[in-house]
Amino acid sequence: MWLRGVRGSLAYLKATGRSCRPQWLSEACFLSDIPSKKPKLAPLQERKMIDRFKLWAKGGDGGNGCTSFRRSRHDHRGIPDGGNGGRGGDVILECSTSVWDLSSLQHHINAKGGRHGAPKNMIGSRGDNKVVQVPVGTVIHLIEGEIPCVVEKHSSEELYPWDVPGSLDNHSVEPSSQIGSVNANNTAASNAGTGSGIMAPPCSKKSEVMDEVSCNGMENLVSGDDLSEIAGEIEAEAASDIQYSVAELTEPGQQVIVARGGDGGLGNVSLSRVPQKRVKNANSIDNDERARLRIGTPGSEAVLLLELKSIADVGFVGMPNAGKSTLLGAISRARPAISHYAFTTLRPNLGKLNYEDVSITVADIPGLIRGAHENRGLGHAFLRHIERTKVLAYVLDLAAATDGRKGLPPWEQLKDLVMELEYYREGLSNRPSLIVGNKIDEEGAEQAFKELKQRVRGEVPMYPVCAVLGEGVAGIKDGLRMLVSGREPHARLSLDDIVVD
Ligand SMILES: Nc1nc2c(ncn2[C@@H]2O[C@H](COP(=O)(O)OP(=O)(O)OP(=O)(O)O)[C@@H](O)[C@H]2O)c(=O)[nH]1
Repeated sequence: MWLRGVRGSLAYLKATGRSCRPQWLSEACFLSDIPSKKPKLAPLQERKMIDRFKLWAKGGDGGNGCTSFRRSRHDHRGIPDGGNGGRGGDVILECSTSVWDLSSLQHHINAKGGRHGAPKNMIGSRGDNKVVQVPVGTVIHLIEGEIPCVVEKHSSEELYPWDVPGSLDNHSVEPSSQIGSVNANNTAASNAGTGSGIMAPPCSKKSEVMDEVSCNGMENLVSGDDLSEIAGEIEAEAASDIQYSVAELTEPGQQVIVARGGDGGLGNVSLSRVPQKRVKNANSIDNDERARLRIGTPGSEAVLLLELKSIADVGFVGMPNAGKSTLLGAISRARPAISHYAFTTLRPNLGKLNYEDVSITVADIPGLIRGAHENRGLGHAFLRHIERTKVLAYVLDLAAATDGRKGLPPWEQLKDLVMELEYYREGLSNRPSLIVGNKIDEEGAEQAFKELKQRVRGEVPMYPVCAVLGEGVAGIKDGLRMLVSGREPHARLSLDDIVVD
């Protein structure tokens, strides 16, 4: 009744356009110096991309089984009717296009525990899974804990609807027949021994891990040979902690369980039905054993390092101060930090180019210098972001060596950039490319651009631009679109095409 009254008043206020805020409160807010509440997150363009993240995940604990007896006037001893505890929820990482970096994650993620069993053979409900969305291109490295496994969307097994979670029979006969569509190969081994979900010691060899995960249907696995390579990409201190590189999420919707929920404990109904093959004589289970089986097992824990290899359509590659961020701002609505000193960009910035029918993502990769592949400058941490780009745009500073400046002429910048990419990974520069000659407004830049055209052979398109004033950027937008669409054959840049003194 009261609620109906409040609802009615709110509807009236809404209809008449009046505010339900008291007058004094509105005035106080108006007069106050305190700024009105800001949105929690800054707009996308103002945020720095978080591309590496340490995560502690814990599955929910299993609920305890219940000990209860249904007694009647004629049966004083009673019949056991205590239900099993529910399974704890899993922590699941889901690949999604709705997040673009790892900044929205929390370091500690816990799934819900299962509910305890209850009398009248009532099974405790399963703890809720915690599903965390990660961007496309996330690589999962295991630092500590159990090996993650993939979630299969379609179970190959016919599930028997009356299978009781946590009962000994289920585990001993068919571990994957637990309620839910999660393939439980990882826990199969662990459950088989005790039937109560006590985890087996984790595998100790890389190959063992990869085999086990591939059994689970993971398609985009990082192959054993790649492991050391990938570990080498990660900064030294983090790499030393990494046990395994487990998986790479590249398809939206892919899910990986990183921490499993514990199994529910057994109620006394299930305990009274312990099969003979497990325990020679059911009556021989002593009280300690009973108590142990009754208690739900704790959820597994894992410490992971998530690493993002961004998937952008276009990567801007250039020396520090070449004007990459300025150009990104000129062609898209991104507003990256711009300054006249080198290494203003410390993490890749992403921008979106919107066309009538499509949109293209552009990543501004922090400045590369000679020796970047050996970790000079900002190091090779950002070179991995280039791996997934379809198209490369080399941004060159046409004025770096003009007017007495001590920088490298544009053709040398270009050669260095291509060489750094190739040193990092052979073939990395072998993709459709274009060249942007920036700062054409500067003294001597036009002459430098003419010479650049003579020194770079082949068909790679070149655009002279002034990114600060936005001159010539329309041509780049068209050029990028053509290259990304891949409709026409595109020239690629090779080291032999660049002539330097
Ligand atoms: N004259 C002139 N200056 C430019 C132009 N584009 C960029 N600049 C200047 O060049 C400097 C560097 O620009 P940024 O966009 O920060 O360069 P960056 O390549 O992103 O640099 P890092 O962050 O070090 O990688 C800034 O002072 C810009 O104002 C241009 O077309 N003409």
